[in-house]
Formats: sequence, C-alpha cells, structure tokens
Amino acid sequence: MSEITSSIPLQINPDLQEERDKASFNVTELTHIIYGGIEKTKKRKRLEKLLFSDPFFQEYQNVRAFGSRSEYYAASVKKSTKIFKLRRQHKWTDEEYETVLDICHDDLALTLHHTMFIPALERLATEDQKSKWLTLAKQYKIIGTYAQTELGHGTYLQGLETTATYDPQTREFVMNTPTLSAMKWWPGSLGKSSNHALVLATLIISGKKYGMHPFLVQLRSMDDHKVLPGVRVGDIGAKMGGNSVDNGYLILDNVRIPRNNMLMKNAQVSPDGKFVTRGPSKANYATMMLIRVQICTMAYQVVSSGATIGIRYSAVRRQSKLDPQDREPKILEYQTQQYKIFPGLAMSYAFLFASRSLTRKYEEAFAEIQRGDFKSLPELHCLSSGLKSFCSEHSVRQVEIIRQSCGGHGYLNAAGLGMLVNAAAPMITVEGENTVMYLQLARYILKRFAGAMSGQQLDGSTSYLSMDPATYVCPVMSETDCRNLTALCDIYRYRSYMTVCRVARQVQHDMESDMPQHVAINKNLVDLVRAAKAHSYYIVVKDFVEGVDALVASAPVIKVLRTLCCFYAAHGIAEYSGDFLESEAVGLHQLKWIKNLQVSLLGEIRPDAVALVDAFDYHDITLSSALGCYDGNAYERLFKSTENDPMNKEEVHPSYYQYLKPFMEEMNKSKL
Ligand SMILES: CCCCCCCC/C=C\CCCC(=O)SCCNC(=O)CCNC(=O)[C@H](O)C(C)(C)COP(=O)(O)OP(=O)(O)OC[C@H]1O[C@@H](n2cnc3c(N)ncnc32)[C@H](O)[C@@H]1OP(=O)(O)O
Ligand SMILES: Cc1cc2nc3c(=O)[nH]c(=O)nc-3n(C[C@H](O)[C@H](O)[C@H](O)COP(=O)(O)OP(=O)(O)OC[C@H]3O[C@@H](n4cnc5c(N)ncnc54)[C@H](O)[C@@H]3O)c2cc1C
Repeated sequence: MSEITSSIPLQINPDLQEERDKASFNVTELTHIIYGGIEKTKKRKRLEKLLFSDPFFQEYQNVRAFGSRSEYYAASVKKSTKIFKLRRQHKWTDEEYETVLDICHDDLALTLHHTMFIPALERLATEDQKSKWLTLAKQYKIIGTYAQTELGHGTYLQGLETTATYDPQTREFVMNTPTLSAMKWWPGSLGKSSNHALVLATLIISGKKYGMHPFLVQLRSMDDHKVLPGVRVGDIGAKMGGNSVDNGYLILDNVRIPRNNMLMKNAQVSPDGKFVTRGPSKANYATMMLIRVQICTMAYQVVSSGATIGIRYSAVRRQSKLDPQDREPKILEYQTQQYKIFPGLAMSYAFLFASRSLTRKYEEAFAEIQRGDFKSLPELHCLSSGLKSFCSEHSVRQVEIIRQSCGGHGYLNAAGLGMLVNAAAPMITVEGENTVMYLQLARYILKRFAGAMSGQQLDGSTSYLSMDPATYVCPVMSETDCRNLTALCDIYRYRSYMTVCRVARQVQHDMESDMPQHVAINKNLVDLVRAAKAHSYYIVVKDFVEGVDALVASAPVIKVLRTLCCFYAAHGIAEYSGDFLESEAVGLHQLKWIKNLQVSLLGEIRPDAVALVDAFDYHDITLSSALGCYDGNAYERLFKSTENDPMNKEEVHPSYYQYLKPFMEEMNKSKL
C-alpha cells in the first residue's frame, strides 16, 4: 500500500523552521511596523479570523481556480455581499473595511462600488447630493460604477464622445452615445452588477461644449434589475485576469435624467441653463488621483505577496548539487536564485515606505483641497502619476521574475503567482496608462526645471532641480562608502537631475530650431519618459532611506532594513548602470564597487529572507498559494489541490467515451 496521501502534515516543514530559527530580528516587531502598530496588527488578525472562520472563503478559492467564468463571478458577488453584510453587522469603520479588502486581496465583483463610485460621490457631489446618493450608496441601497472610458478613448479625456445635453424646458440632461466608439467600455462592475453608473460625459448647453462632467444615471430597475429603457449594457468578455469582475459596456440612447443628477460640486448648471464653475478645471479628475495613490499601495501588496511565495518555496525546494558531498541544497542557496527574488523583497519594503509617504502627502493635500486651497494639486498630480507608473511597472515585472524563479511549479495556478501577475497587470493600464502618466510627470518636471533655470526657488519633490550640478562630486569614494544610504540617494538625485537637464536642453534646442512645440516634444518622448522614471526612482529611494532613518525600532530591525535599502539602491544602479554612467552620477570605479556590494548583500540578506517575508504576515487564504503557505508543506499542498480539480472527478473522463474510445477502436480496426 502506498504511503503517499494528500493529507497536510501538522508540523512546519523543518527546512522552513530552520530559516525562522536563524532570523536576526524579531519578526513580530517588524509586522507591527508594517501595519502601523500593535493595535492595528491585532485588529487585522481579529478581522482575518472572523472572515476565514467562514468556510465560504476557503470554498471561494476552489471556484476561483476551477469554476467557469460565470461561477467565479457569482461566487465573487456572494463574497462582496457577505463582506458588505459583515460590515453592517460589525459596524466596521472605513479603516477596518479597507483592512478587510486588503485581507481579501482579490478583485471583488462589486469592487468599483467601493473603490470608485463612493469616492467619486464624496469628491464630486454637493452636500445636498451627498446626503441623498452617498447615503444610499453607503447603505448599498444603490450599487454603482465609474463609467468614464469609452471604446474609442480611455487616455484622452477631452476626446470623450458621450454627451449630456441640457434641456432647459424639462430641466433634464439628455445622455447619449452618438457613435460606436462613444460607448462606455471597461468600467468594472458595469456589465451585470451595477444598477447605477456615474457617467462621465461632455456637457453641452445651447450647442456649446463645457468639458467632461459627472452624471448619475440609473441603469437597471430597482425591483427586478432589468435594464431600463434606452439603456444597453453588458459584459465585455473574459480577460487575462480579474475575471470575477464584470467589466462592461454601456450605450445610452437619449436617456433623460433630472438636472440634479449632474454632480455639481465643481461646476453647476442652473435651471435656466447657466454654467458656473468653481475651483480648477481638473477638479473633476479628483477620483483618479486617489486611485493612483492607492495603486502604489496595491503594488506593494502585489510584490510582497510574490516575494513571500517565492522565498518560502525557495527555502523548501531542494534541487541539484552545490557541494558534491552534501545533500541537494535549498534552491535559496543559489546566488542566482537570490538575485531573482531579493530585488522583489527589497522592492516590497521600498514600496511600503514610498506608498506610505505618498498617502500621507495625498491626505494633507486633500485636506487643503477640501478647504478650497488647490495649491498642492499640480505637485500631487505629478507625483502620484509618476509613482503609480513606477510602482505598477516594477512590481508586475518583478512578480513575473519570481514566478519564473519557481520553475515548473510556478506555472501552476495552485502556485498563485500566475494569477497574481495577471490580476496585477492592469495596474499598468488603469487610472492612466503608465507612459501617459510618466509624460504628465515629465511635463511638470520640465516646467519646474525651466523655473529653476530662471532663478525660482523650488519646493516639493522637484526642489533638487535648483541644484548647481557643478558642485556634484560622486559621494562614493571607497567601497565602504557604497553602504552609505545618503550617498546612494545623492547618486540617484544627480542621475535624475542630469537626465532631466539633458532632455530639457534637447527640447529647448529643437524648439529654437523652429520645430513646432508638439514636434519637438514627440521627438523627445522616449527621453522624457526616461527623465520621469529617473525622478520616480529617486523619490522611491529617498522615501525608503528617509523612512528607515525615521524608524523607532530595535537595532536588529533597523539593521536588516538598512541592508535591504542599501541593496535596493545598489541593485537599481547596477541594473540601469548605463544611465548612471551616462549622467556621470558614478564613474567606472564606483560602479564596480556598487556591483560588488550588490552581490555581497545577497549573502547578508539570505539568513533573514524568510523572516522578512513572514513579517508581511499574509494569511494562507490571502496568498492562495500551495508554494507559499506558512507551513512550507508545498508538495503536500500541491497534491491536495488536485483533489478539487474537476478533471479528476471521474476515473474515466467523458471525452474518452465521446472521442478517444471510438478513435482507438477505429485505429485498431484500420489496416494501415
Ligand atoms: C492584485 C491587484 C489588482 C489591481 C488591479 C486594479 C484593477 C482595477 C482598479 C481600479 C479601476 C480602474 C478604474 C479606471 O481606470 S477609471 C478611468 C481612468 N482613466 C484615466 O486615468 C484617464 C487618464 N487620462 C487623464 O487623466 C487625462 O486625460 C490626462 C492624460 C491627464 C490629460 O488630461 P487633459 O487632456 O485634460 O489635460 P492636459 O494634458 O491638457 O493637461 C492640462 C493640465 O492639467 C493637469 N492635470 C491633468 N490631470 C490632472 C489631475 N488629475 N489633477 C491636477 N491636474 C491635472 C496637467 O498636468 C496640465 O497641467 P499644466 O499646468 O501643464 O497645464
Ligand atoms: C482591468 C481594467 C479595468 C478598468 N476599469 C475601468 C473603470 O472602472 N472605469 C473606467 O472608466 N475605465 C476603466 N478602465 C479603462 C482604463 O482606465 C483605460 O484602459 C486606461 O485609462 C488606458 O486608456 P486606453 O485603454 O485608452 O489606452 P490607450 O490610450 O489607447 O493606450 C494605448 C497606447 O497608446 C499610447 N498613448 C496614448 N496616448 C498617448 C500619448 N498622449 N502619448 C504617448 N503615448 C500615448 C499608450 O502609451 C499606450 O501604449 C479599465 C481598464 C482595465 C484594463
């Protein structure tokens, strides 16, 4: 009788336990730092226990892995409603609710209601409108989405074709989709879930266009969820990932809505059709900025989940030989394996500090904006655009590298990595496609650089553009200097300065050569994006260094974070060495030292690698990975996962009787 069963051992895999035993710092202390204190960690654990004691959350994983698209969507609607009900039952605060969504770590079918519809009402509606619709939305008496993107335009908002034409006779707006390309296409939760949509449309009064404004449109009956007259709505089809969400299309055929359904915090249309605006013209873009900030946090969650899976698996997977006399080593021993995974580990902590700093700046600026002071809006728009792009680009790329580092098993759905990459991939596109967002930042940097050249004193994230480059001497004079975080940060700052300076000069030169501005800009787009990336890299390194410097923690925790920070900065210089050399931020000697340091830091991080991912404290259900589970019993869990596979339900699959059996019979009879 075979000993092989699919039961999961009760004990921790000794290979993983060995890693935990040799950690140089207290994991719980770091967990508290990550989650903002002991109380917050405890609260999160309580919420986790409450959620995951319900067997539904375990069953949901199976539907996600093996269900049809429609079953997955239905399970996700169930999950959304369960969470909504729990929120009411337990009177969760917004912060607690956010924590629950982080724990779920998964696209909920009704996610847009929470992530965009409610925040948009909060930002774009008047107080009167809020007391009506925000209240209904928060009580889930209406379910809504944010319908901005059209088949023809997502990036270029001035090109949106959906119209909202004011009719002063009836005091209504006529909402219309005039062309195929004008149909709304992509909004999450639109296809099947939402009964309302915040439709972003071009306002027209007496034939004159007044730009993009938000309009609340009811799509479905509140009695039977049937689609209302004049509305055509549906799902846009299966996607690479995120298939629990019904991204939808919407066609409006002259649907009339009352005047008060235009959200009028930033601009009003009076009953007799007069248009009055308040605040800056981009005030209606406010919801997008919020999500860009949140995407940086999502990027942290994505890369830290990937690193957790990759590192735990690499500590229990043994393969090949290092020492011919010894047993097969853990794959984590291979320097190349460390080089694939530790950049993701260091990036996790870098993005933790960077997203925290960005969120703080956002909250401060938002409070000012609420008071009618918009002075920090341009800085915040550009900072969030750049960091959204940087964090999403780097995290998605890094998790794919981690997936590859897990060999064949990384390719299985049960590993959780493919699903993570596919679910996270849209972060690069949503809320402003990354290149476009980098270019928003580049445009701002160029203006600030021009200001600095004309003697303006700059503040905020671009203040360094007023530096005198002639005073720069590479602060790394010896191999030991390479460990100096301030020195590494200075190198990033100078590289960014030089990259900005070079492209600014080139654009200026092209324009002075009588090139029209748009031609000069397009000729330099690649370098403009490069400048925005260099600036964003500098900000992330700076936030990491400042974050670690400001920490109040035990010496071992500070030490390990400083090592990671140093590795993050050194790795970036090594990876983009061409840029650093070209800008003369480093010379060949320094580059060689930094590259050496980078490699030797792999060995320093190695003993703490498992502890550093344990500190993220992800629940196994959140990670949803046979390879990355806390107990390290990866093989048992992989084998167990096959039990739920519908392919294994019958000993003989129906396709045998349908196709294979008749085929085999035919082949056996054949004389050929
Ligand atoms: C496991 C994890 C899974 C995660 C997966 C995530 C899944 C889903 C999550 C969320 C759902 C996503 C929902 C959406 O995508 S909603 C749709 C989002 N759409 C966009 O973001 C559109 C992008 N386009 C734009 O924002 C704009 O068109 C633009 C590119 C910024 C250009 O705007 P516009 O043409 O109006 O402006 P100009 O370029 O002419 O610039 C004029 C000046 O305005 C300034 N500006 C632009 N935007 C803003 C802003 N938001 N705030 C403040 N200022 C702004 C710009 O800088 C110019 O300033 P200047 O001084 O130079 O004149
Ligand atoms: C999963 C998912 C969920 C979404 N959810 C929503 C939602 O809830 N609500 C909603 O309204 N929308 C949603 N969207 C739409 C999303 O916001 C848009 O897809 C996004 O803004 C990018 O716009 P686009 O698709 O028009 O890309 P495009 O602009 O067509 O981009 C295509 C290419 O053109 C390039 N390009 C475009 N303009 C420029 C330029 N000015 N300079 C240089 N290059 C340029 C881009 O860099 C890119 O390489 C969602 C999309 C996805 C994938």
